[in-house]
Amino acid sequence: MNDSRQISYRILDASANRAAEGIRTIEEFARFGLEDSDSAGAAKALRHELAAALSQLNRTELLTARDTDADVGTTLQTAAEYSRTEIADVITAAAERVQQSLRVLEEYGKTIDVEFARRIESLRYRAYTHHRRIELQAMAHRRTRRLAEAVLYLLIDCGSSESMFVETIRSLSQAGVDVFQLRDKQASDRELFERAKVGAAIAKDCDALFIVNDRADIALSADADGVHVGQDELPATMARRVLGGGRLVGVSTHDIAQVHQAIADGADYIGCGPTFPSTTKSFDAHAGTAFLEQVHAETRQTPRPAFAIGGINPQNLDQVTACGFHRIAVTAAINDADDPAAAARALRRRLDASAG
Ligand SMILES: Cc1ncc(COP(=O)(O)OP(=O)(O)O)c(N)n1
Ligand SMILES: Cc1ncsc1CCOP(=O)(O)O
Ligand SMILES: [Mg+2]
Repeated sequence: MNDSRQISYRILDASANRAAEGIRTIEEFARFGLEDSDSAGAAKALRHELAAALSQLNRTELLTARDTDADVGTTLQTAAEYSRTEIADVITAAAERVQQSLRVLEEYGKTIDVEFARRIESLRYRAYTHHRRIELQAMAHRRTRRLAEAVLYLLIDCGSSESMFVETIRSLSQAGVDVFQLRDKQASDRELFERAKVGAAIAKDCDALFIVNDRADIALSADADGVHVGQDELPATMARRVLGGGRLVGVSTHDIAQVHQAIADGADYIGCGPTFPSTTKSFDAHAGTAFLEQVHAETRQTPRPAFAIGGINPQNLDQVTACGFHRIAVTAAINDADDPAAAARALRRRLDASAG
């Protein structure tokens, strides 16, 4: 049986390694993923200060206490450890690991050297602040990356039940839908909120984006990826203020002045239309394909993902792609199809081919 000092040293050695590895994991993302020198510098400073604090401990005792072969914990793994497919999840797991390890260093450090424990405590508080920032950056990074590659955007309502709603998102994301927008003008706030909460979680799980139509408050409270606002709703700048940084704001545009304004207001993407008459929403006038051509020509200096919307279907899709638009937002073309998944797959295949 090990004596208690040796047990403390063994725990301190394992926790020090775990904390340093976690900090390094975060540092590499800040450096190579975000290319954010402030965040990378903060991680590096944490790592160096951890090393400085550890130098207060007796290194020989630390190494002597180490017995990795006999560590029963090395064979214990959770399913979650191998199911992380998203960088944001890697960062969250690393941040949790660092914080826990620092807490362990602090607690067992008290049995060896109180001054060491105090240094670790202050490091732990700094880590909380740094990790908050980097986790938010990692979430924002996922959203912008996913938006940049998105070509097929689908507007959905609340559906007849939560399980149908979930199944719709799962099957259609597999069929190639990149972005889901919850647009249901009949639903109560409570129903919108409940669906948005579930939809945002499922979409994240499926590596899709989930946007709420019109309502920045519901998007934020449901942890959705963003909000889509029209010309009659909150201005994009105010929607951004409600949502805070890191979430997406999309803006509907019907003429080129609105496009320039949306970009100036910091919209992450724009919807352009209505392109054709729609069975989902009726309009007195249509911006048509001439508008799409104009947007394509006039936003080359300030590119933003731009989704053509309004009455787009397999019969008129070529007219849209001929304008240089390879991203579309639809409702009826998928939701009203006999086989929505097949319809989504077919649209997706053609969009990918046209973006070539
Ligand atoms: C992607 C996308 N583009 C445009 C719209 C239309 O928004 P809006 O003009 O606010 O009309 P409603 O959807 O609120 O009726 C959209 N929803 N999505
Ligand atoms: C909400 C909205 N805004 C402009 S067109 C439109 C409806 C899009 O649906 P559909 O693809 O069925 O025309
Ligand atoms: Mg609207």
